[in-house]
Amino acid sequence: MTEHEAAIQGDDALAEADRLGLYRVLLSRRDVRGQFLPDPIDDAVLARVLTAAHFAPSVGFMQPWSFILVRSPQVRGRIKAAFEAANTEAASMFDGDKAAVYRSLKLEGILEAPLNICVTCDRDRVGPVVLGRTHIPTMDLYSTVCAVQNLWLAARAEGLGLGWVSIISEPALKEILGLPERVVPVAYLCLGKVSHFFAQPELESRGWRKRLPLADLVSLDRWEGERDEALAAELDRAQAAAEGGGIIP
Ligand SMILES: Cc1cc2c(cc1C)N(C[C@H](O)[C@H](O)[C@H](O)COP(=O)(O)O)c1[nH]c(=O)[nH]c(=O)c1N2
Repeated sequence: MTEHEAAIQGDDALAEADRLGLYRVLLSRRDVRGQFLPDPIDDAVLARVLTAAHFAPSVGFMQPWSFILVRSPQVRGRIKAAFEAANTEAASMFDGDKAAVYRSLKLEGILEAPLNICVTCDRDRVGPVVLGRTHIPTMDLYSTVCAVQNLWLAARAEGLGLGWVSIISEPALKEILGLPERVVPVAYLCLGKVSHFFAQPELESRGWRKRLPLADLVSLDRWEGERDEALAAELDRAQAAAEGGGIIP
C-alpha cells in the first residue's frame, strides 16, 4: 500500500452531536464590533483558531496566507485613523435616512478588541505558475478568504467574537503594516472575548437590509434558470428554522 493509499480517514460521517454542533457554529457566527471585552486571548486558544485558518482549502495547496497579529497600540491607532478617514468618505455616499442610519452604526472594534489580525495573501508564494490559478488568477485571494472563514467559525466555537473591518484604504493598510507590493491585505479582523453575541446580523436588526430568501437564489442549469419547487419548499423550511434560532432539521 502506498503512503497515499494508507492516508485515509477512519470515520466518514460525523456523530450526531458533532453534526449539530457544526451547524450551530455556522448559524450563530456573527460579525462583532461593539461587544468586545478587554481580556487577553489565551495563546492556546489563539493557536487553535489560527490552526483552523491554516487548514483551509487553497488553490494548488498554495497556502498563500499569513497572519499579522496587531497588538501595538500605536499601530492600531494608525489603523483606526485610516478607518475614520475612509468612514467619513463612505458615509457621504448615502443620502437622507440611510445616511443617518449609516452614521449611527458601529462598524469596527479596532481599539476595543484585545487583538487585531491582518490576514494577507502572498500572490507570489510559490512562483508565477500555480496549479488551478492559471485561468482564474484571483483564486489565491479566494483561498485566503476560505482561511478567514475558518478562523471566524473557530473563533465562534471558542466563544470569541470576530469583526471584519474593510472600511480602510488598501494602500494605507499596506503602508502601515509594511506589506510588500505582491502581498494583499485580504482581511483586517478584530478578535476577542465578547459580552454577548446578537441573534441576528446587526445590519438586519438595524433595518439596513434583510436576509434574502435562499430559494430565490437557487436555480437550475443557468443564471436565473428554473426553480425546483420541491427543493424550494425545503429551502424555505430550512431557512425559517435557521432564522428562528433553530438548527436545520
Ligand atoms: C468581506 C467582508 C467585509 C466586511 C464585513 C463582512 C465581510 C464578509 N462586515 C460584516 C458584515 O456586515 C456582516 O457579515 C453582515 O452584515 C452579516 O452579519 P453577520 O456576519 O451574520 O453577523 C463588516 N462589518 C462592519 O461593521 N464593518 C466592515 O467594514 C465590514 N466589512
